[in-house]
Amino acid sequence: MYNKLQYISQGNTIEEQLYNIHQALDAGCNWVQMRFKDQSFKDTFTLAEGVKSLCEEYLANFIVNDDLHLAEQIAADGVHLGLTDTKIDEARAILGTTKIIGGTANTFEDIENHVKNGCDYIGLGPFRFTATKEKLSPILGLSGYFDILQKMKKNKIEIPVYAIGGITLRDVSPLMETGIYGIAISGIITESTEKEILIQQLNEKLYAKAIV
Ligand SMILES: Cc1ncc(COP(=O)(O)OP(=O)(O)O)c(N)n1
Ligand SMILES: Cc1ncsc1CCOP(=O)(O)O
Ligand SMILES: [Mg+2]
Repeated sequence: MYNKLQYISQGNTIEEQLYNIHQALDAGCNWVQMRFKDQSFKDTFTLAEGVKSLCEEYLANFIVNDDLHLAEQIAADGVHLGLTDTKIDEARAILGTTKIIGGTANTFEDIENHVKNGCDYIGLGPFRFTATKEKLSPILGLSGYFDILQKMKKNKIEIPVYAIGGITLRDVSPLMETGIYGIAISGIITESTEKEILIQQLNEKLYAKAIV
């Protein structure tokens, strides 16, 4: 099964990205989504090669944000696609069944569509405002997650749901209680000066139910 914590990378240059990803891997993250927006193909490809070899070294999953063809070319473990990116069923036709395809959702209907189209996991958000992403969809808050997860249960829709957007350590337990599977985080991991402790604390909360 997938790891419950996905790190979404940050950095304005190839070097910054590689540094941040290396630090996150060293601190115990084992799922990385490479997110490097508005860059040349050459730089994105160069970064992807570096991230792939780092993730192989740390036995971590490596998925690419947005770019299905780069994910295919570099033989990444998968891709994360937003509501305005390539359609999930098109991506599945290209990547086949062995690769991970994640899809962004903001509503129950988005989740229903993604499941029909063969998505592997959902990134549901945003939980709250975050400066990491521009043009955010409507904020869901805890009650938004609760309502959507309840609807999924009622309609017997089963797929791992990751909460995303402005999540901090103290949000994890209440979010997990809504029925989500895990979380995707960028800012607080990138900015932490105590990454190993933070990731340990996040994992304790994420896996609390499984341990009991
Ligand atoms: C796990 C996860 N969930 C949601 C997103 C957001 O994807 P998208 O809406 O395509 O926005 P960008 O990240 O491309 O700006 C994500 N990346 N990861
Ligand atoms: C990519 C993305 N999509 C919705 S919120 C977000 C950014 C999440 O990053 P952070 O954990 O820094 O808020
Ligand atoms: Mg996208």
